[in-house]
Amino acid sequence: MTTPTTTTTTTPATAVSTSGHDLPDRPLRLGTRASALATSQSGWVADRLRAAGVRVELVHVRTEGDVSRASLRQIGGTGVFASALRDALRAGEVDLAVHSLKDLPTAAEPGLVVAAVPEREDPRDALVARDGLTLDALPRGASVGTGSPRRAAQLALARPDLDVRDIRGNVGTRIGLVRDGQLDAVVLACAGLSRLGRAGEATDRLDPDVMLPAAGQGALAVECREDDRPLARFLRDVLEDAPTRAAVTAERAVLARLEAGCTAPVGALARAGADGALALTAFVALGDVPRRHAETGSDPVALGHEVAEHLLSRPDPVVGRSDDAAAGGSLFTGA
Ligand SMILES: NCc1[nH]cc(CCC(=O)O)c1CC(=O)O
Repeated sequence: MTTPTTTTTTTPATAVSTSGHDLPDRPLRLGTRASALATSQSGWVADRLRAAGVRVELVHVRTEGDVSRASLRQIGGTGVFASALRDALRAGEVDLAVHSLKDLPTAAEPGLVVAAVPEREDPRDALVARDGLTLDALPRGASVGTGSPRRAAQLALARPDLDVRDIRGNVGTRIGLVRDGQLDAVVLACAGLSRLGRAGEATDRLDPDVMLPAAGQGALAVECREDDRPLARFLRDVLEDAPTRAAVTAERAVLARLEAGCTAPVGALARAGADGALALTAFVALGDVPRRHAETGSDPVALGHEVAEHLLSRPDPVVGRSDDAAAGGSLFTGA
């Protein structure tokens, strides 16, 4: 007769109690894409969780967005980055996943919950240009790379003279196009640059009056299974930042409402105002007509829907930079 050897491990019978959270006594498995950006933000979350007293191991998950060179639209939009991670979560292969919030579809994912939205990085877009140039200082006709219709539409308004080129690739690849002289500049998220330790390469940080970021840009979403209540509570208690959650909820509500009817480029940015109210500004280019609208409110979802409805029904047209506007007027009638 043999005694099962598996019972001889010294695992304590009780679960780890980390400041009152009953988590299983094994490392948390954090699913991440293998890209430099994904591992950087997953590593940041893992470090925060470790500082709170738990063990965490990173599990690399390959997504179609990493493998395919086809355009994002061809392979199913931004959700391609999230779907493989979500499959791994649902299958129980990992316990939590970290996403760039702006890459998450707005639809709720059955069985999963965004347990925490940590404090946001700089939400703005950045220009990485040759010779330290800012957007205003780029010479007439300069070539600027972006694969984002949102960035392209707003660049065309701010600087109609620019030659906007459609580009693909990760942050390093895109900056490389400037370094090797193929482009004068590229537009990238400030947050991505700083997560890669490359914030110093930004030559301009674009004012949201000129370039509204994508909904959720600069923020992370930490997701787990909805029925994993102790973990969801732990993630919220350790990582959640309420002001960021409110802001990105409002921004994503705009996106959700506008997406219902179109695939137009959308920008949205909410910030806490003086009295705790949210100030939300959104941009959409419907057909060839760019529109922008700002409102304040206290309920993030209601505010987002209100701004979206306004854009759809009573748009404030955006005035592009004509020669008069360039002489000092606001770029936008509504802002
Ligand atoms: N589209 C890819 C992507 N997803 C998240 C970021 C940057 C980090 C963030 O916005 O949170 C980037 C790169 C970029 O847009 O420059």
